[in-house]
Amino acid sequence: MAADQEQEQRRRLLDVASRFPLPSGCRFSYGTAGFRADGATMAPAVCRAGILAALRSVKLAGAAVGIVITASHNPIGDNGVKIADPDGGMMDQQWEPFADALANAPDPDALLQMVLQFVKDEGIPLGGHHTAQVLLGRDTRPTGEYLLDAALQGINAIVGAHAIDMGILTTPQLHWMVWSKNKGTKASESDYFTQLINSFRRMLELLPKDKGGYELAKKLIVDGANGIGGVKLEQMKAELSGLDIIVRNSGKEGEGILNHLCGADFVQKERVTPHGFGPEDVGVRCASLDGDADRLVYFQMSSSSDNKVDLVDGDKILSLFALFIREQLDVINNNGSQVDKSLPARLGIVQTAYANGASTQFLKGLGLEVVFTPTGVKYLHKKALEYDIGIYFEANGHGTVVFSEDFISQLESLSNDLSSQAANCSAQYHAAMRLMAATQLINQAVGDALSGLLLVEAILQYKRWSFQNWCELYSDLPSRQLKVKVVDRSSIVTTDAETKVSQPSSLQELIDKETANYTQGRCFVRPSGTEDVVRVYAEASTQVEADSLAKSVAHHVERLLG
Ligand SMILES: CC(=O)N[C@H]1[C@@H](OP(=O)(O)O)O[C@H](CO)[C@@H](O)[C@@H]1O
Ligand SMILES: [Mg+2]
Repeated sequence: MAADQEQEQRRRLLDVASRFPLPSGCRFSYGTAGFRADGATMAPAVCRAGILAALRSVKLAGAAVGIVITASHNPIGDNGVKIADPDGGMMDQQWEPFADALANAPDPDALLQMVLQFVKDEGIPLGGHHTAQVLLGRDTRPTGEYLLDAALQGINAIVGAHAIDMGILTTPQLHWMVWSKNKGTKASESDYFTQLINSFRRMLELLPKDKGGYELAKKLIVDGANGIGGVKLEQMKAELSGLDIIVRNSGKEGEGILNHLCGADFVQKERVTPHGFGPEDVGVRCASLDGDADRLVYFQMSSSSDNKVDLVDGDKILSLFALFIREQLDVINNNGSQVDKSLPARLGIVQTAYANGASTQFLKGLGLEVVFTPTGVKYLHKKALEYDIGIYFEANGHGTVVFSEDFISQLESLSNDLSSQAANCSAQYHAAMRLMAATQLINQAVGDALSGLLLVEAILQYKRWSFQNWCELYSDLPSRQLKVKVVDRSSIVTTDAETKVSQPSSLQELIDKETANYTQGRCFVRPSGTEDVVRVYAEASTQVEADSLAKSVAHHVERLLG
């Protein structure tokens, strides 16, 4: 870097750091999904995330990097920031220690030295020909605009960096935009809508015509968590043929508070209807998004006498996707085809320890390969990329299906071969086209409630399944999740994809001892990466037993660490 440019770079960093001093006693940690805290305290961390995102883009030869300002399903007063890598996925974990250090740099000088050292260690060509590009998106939280400004100031502190504010978006929209931009394909919000609407229409055009039987009701009520997902769905729904979508908790003025008594996290954890639903909705298929629309669950009220729901969580959405994809592959590969071509595909299912044990058993029973990672999409997505087709979901409803480039090009070539022959009305051709449409419909960058919802709807129509058919795929084992406040949650260290505690070792012995008392008992504890709590998860053959197992283990955690 030329001397005058270097001077300018130093000046800008010192300047921005002094504008956003770190309040004393504040400590940020990148966690499961970026930095999260009370929105009013987040500006220093968001500004520094801006610096980091710009550096990441320079390092990667000017490829677009993303910043999302959101705290997802957390209360409206919270906010957060996370960085998307050029492939649209979460930021490479190797940069997380630097993200932590930068966010906690105590003063401007320390921050400057830290950046200069990191730039040197990583060989980041500051001031070279690469400029940085950072796309920004935020959700509907009141602190969003203020934090956007902090992020912009951080980005602009890197010489040559260029920030593009994409506006108020769902988290997956921003990830999709980053992914598309770096692929050189159209990346605006209207391109996103067009891709979803067109691929959903294609899925419906490919429905088998002669199946008869159950016809899925068009009516679908969607709980938008009073967040951004409902707003976007309202924009898109008129163009979704074959569906009559009603959005509740839509985020409109006066309808309710973001994530308060509504949204996917609430419905999945409480198993009751969200705010705004009542006895008139009994028997209607309903879906629930979280505040930034990267989680999706389905539910239905079966009785008007209480507000309990039958829940279809991420595990069952995953199972539906797996069944559909496997079916298409089977048709393509085993169908005594007219074209002597097959489509070899390694299909992998990725879950976390929170997946209901009944779902894992169901998937394994289908002969599918099921693997586990620690909690957090950053782990699941990465693992899913190891397969030709990787399907991953967290039980809470965050997940997607990723197709390898190699698989997509083989699928394209197979479809071309089949379409140019008399085979183009064959079952094999239709299965290939359905898979092709699915690769377009389901977000390849990250879990996306809107694209996931459309794929679910298309598959239910394809299979001629009611909500009840889907729900009854298998019965969830009763489970219970508890949170325990302890002095220092980081004193718990886990292993084996978080299913075992390695420290303190006495805790694992106690968990094993308790679990042995229950039929089909399973229990694990781990420190949350987004909240200052230890989470306890327990499963057993009855709800009373699951509750009791969770409670006794929570008690041990409190006693040992409280
Ligand atoms: C049990 C649970 O639901 N944990 C959630 C939660 O992480 P924790 O590290 O458990 O706080 O938030 C993450 C980000 O949204 C999500 O990926 C994860 O699944
Ligand atoms: Mg979310």
